[in-house]
Amino acid sequence: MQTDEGIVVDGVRRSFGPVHAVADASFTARPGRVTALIGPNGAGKTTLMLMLATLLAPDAGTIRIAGADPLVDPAAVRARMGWMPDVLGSWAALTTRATLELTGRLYRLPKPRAAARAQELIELVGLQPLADQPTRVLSRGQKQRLSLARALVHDPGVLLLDEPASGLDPAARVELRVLVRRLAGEGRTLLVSSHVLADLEEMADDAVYLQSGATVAAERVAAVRERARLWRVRATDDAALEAALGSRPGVQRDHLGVLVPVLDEHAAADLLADLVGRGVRITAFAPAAGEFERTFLTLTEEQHA
Ligand SMILES: Nc1ncnc2c1ncn2[C@@H]1O[C@H](COP(=O)(O)OP(=O)(O)OP(=O)(O)O)[C@@H](O)[C@H]1O
Repeated sequence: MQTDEGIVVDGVRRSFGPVHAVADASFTARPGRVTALIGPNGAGKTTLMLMLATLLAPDAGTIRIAGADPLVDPAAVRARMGWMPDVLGSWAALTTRATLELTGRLYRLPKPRAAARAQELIELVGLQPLADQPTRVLSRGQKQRLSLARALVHDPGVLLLDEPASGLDPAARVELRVLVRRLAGEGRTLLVSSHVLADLEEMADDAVYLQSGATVAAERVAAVRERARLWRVRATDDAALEAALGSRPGVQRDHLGVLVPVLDEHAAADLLADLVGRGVRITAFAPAAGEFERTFLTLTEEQHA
C-alpha cells in the first residue's frame, strides 16, 4: 500500500478528559474500495471521522489522507477529501442550489464552474424539484442527499460518509448504494459508517470494527469469520425437514424457520444436496445473518464474556 493513496491510520488516540473516545485505531482504506466502519454506539466512529476530516486533532498516532497529514497540512487534506457528517448543518435560508454554489466557491471554483457543478450534483442526488427551495423545507432524507452532494463538490478522491443512509427511504437507500459503488468504481476511497449493517453489507468491500475506541485486529476478525455460521432453511414440509436434519448438532428454530450451523460454503452446498437427496422440498436456504452483522455480534459477545 502506498501512503499517497487512500486512508492510512496508525495508533490514533483521542480523549475527552477521562473518556478515551478513540483509544487505539489503526487501519487502511484502499482506493477503489468501500470500507465499512462498524462499531456500537459510543465506540468512537464519529470522533475518528472528525480526526480524519481535520476537525479534531489526535492526541497521538498518525493519519494520512491521500498522502496528506491532517495535522501538518489540513488544507491539502480538505482539498482531497469530502466529508458527509452524520447531521447536516445547513444554511436554512439558502436554496439547495445556492448552498452547493457557495460550497463550490469556498473550494475556490470559479463562479460559472460552481454553478455548473451545483446543477450536476442536484441531478446526481435527485434534488431537481427542490433545487430552488430554501434548505429549511428539506426533509431529513433530502438533507442527507444535499449533504452527500456537498461532500462531492470539489470531486475529492477520498470520501468520509458518516451514517449516509440515515433518514433515507428504501428507494433512496438503493440509489445511495448504487452511487457509492459508482464513486468507488471511479477509483475513490470511501469510508462509510452506519448502524444498518445490511446496508453496509451490500455496499462495502472491507470492514473495520471499532470496539471501545480500538480497532479490532485483522487476525481476531479472521478467527471469528472462520467459525460456523447459522444458515436458515425452510421447506414445504416442516416435519420432513426436521426428520432429514435428524440429530444434527446445534440446530435451532425461530419464527422464520430452522437455523443450522454450517462451517463454510462447501459444507452448505453439501447440506443442501443431502436434504434435496432425502426428498425434502427446500424453499429457502441462505446465511441467517450477513457477514458484518455476524462478526459484529460475535465480537460484541466476546467482549462482554
Ligand atoms: N466532545 C466530546 N466531549 C466529551 N466526550 C465526547 C465528546 N465527543 C465524544 N465523546 C465521547 O466519546 C465516546 C465516543 O463517541 P463517538 O460519538 O465518537 O461514538 P460513535 O461510535 O460515533 O457513536 P454512535 O454510534 O452513537 O454515533 C463516547 O463515549 C462519547 O460520549
